[in-house]
Amino acid sequence: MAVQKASNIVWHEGSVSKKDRERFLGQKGVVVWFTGLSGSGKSTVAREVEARLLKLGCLSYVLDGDNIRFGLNNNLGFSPEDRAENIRRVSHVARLFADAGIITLTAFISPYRADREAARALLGPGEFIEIYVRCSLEECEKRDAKGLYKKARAGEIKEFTGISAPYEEPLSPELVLETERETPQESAEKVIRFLADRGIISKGVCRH
Ligand SMILES: Nc1ncnc2c1ncn2[C@@H]1O[C@H](COP(=O)(O)OS(=O)(=O)O)[C@@H](OP(=O)(O)O)[C@H]1O
Ligand SMILES: Nc1ncnc2c1ncn2[C@@H]1O[C@H](COP(=O)(O)OP(=O)(O)O)[C@@H](O)[C@H]1O
Repeated sequence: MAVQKASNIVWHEGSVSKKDRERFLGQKGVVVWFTGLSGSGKSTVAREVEARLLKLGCLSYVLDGDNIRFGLNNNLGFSPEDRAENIRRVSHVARLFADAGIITLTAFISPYRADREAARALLGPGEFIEIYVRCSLEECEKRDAKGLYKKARAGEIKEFTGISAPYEEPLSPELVLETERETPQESAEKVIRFLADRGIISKGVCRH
């Protein structure tokens, strides 16, 4: 866990608040945190939700594991410590996006409960929505879109989630998607309905 290294730093508040930005956009700034095994469908569903939100006039943005690891987190691997740091950085980025009023969709395996709970603790009540993208290891392995499970079984990838590294299931997620039984469209619809029911998108339609 990174500690505060800099001293003599002062937090500044602007005159425009998160509430002002939310009013401007006609939506709430939240973090929608998708978690699940590799290949469970996190990215697919997050992208589908993003596209649907755009059609409804809502601003959202997807932070995706693979993509973030090319840039901001390109110095991190897959040890428990590196995954914790990956999730710590991403959760702070997600909080900034949510503070900007954006519906922030994150798609990271985030296999450790403690890391996800630390991410939740950064947000206010109702602002962190944990979505368990549930899919059995067998099915993920069958999909193996990137061929990673095959490599992990062959011992070519160490510390692979579900094979040689743990995945701790969420204990009380806000929503569970069953991607073995649902289509990506059905899963995305469940997420949109949840956001509408919670008033995050007002009556399903945003300002723009
Ligand atoms: N060892 C190991 N374990 C798990 N996943 C691996 C590994 N090595 C590479 N990959 C690829 O990296 C993607 C997961 O990155 P994340 O940042 O989401 O992982 S984590 O949250 O820090 O655990 C994951 O992407 P998704 O399939 O989209 O989940 C894989 O493509
Ligand atoms: N209901 C579903 N939801 C999401 N993905 C699904 C579903 N059914 C099948 N798939 C397929 O499973 C794969 C999931 O890959 P991806 O979204 O990259 O997963 P992850 O981001 O969790 O690694 C895709 O090839 C997708 O087409």
